[in-house]
Amino acid sequence: MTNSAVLVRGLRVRRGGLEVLREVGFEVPRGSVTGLLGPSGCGKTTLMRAIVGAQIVEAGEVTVLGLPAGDPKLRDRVGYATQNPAVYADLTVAECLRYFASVLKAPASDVDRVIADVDLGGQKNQLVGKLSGGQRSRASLAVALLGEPELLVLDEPTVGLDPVLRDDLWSLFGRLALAGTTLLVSSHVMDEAARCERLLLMREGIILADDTPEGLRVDTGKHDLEQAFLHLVRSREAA
Ligand SMILES: Nc1ncnc2c1ncn2[C@@H]1O[C@H](COP(=O)(O)OP(=O)(O)OP(=O)(O)O)[C@@H](O)[C@H]1O
Repeated sequence: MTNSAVLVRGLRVRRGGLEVLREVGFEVPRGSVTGLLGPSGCGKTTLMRAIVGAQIVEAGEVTVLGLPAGDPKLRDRVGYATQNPAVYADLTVAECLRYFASVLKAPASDVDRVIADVDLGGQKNQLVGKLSGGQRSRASLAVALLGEPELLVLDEPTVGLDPVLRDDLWSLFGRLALAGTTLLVSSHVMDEAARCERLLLMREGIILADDTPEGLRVDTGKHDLEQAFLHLVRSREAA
């Protein structure tokens, strides 16, 4: 049995006639925070969709917690927060979370826990439709945390948040990983890379690097992770 929460081999995906993922392969170790970083349009969302079983794939293998991606047994073991918050505008934050907790058969006590986790206590009784963009995406993140899933797949959860909230969320991700949860978190902001235990650097449908931040610094001779990423891109272009 593998110790990986996610195992991807030879994954190829086409969207709109374009090859969006090209022979992608990597593993995500259990109980870690792995960052999926790369520029807009490089294929991060497509890869996450393949992991949660929401993407038609052309070829390859995606195994999640020992089962094929999308297996019904994974439904309450994997939490997914998309970039477009999937929450109901005409419910309050608490009503919305109570609704999803009942659908997911998560304990009712989870509602207050996840509201505190994403720091929305002050907006608990506010209509979702009246939240700011950043608050709405945190409400969506709270839904993904219900039921304490073993794997969390979070698509750009910190977009639009101020530095303090971003820092709080990264601390939360670290605490969840320490407690045994596996997190795959996408971002196109390279300064978030240093908060991850492992990094998958992606560009144009290819994984350019699969390493720890330290390993990447040593390999490229660049301390700054953005510079390390640029170094990898240029070395590949020159090859
Ligand atoms: N519904 C779609 N139909 C056709 N092509 C699509 C569709 N969605 C995305 N694509 C294409 O797939 C490629 C990868 O998109 P994807 O959303 O996976 O990138 P991303 O790295 O998540 O970008 P971003 O950081 O901007 O969210 C892009 O070239 C995009 O144009």
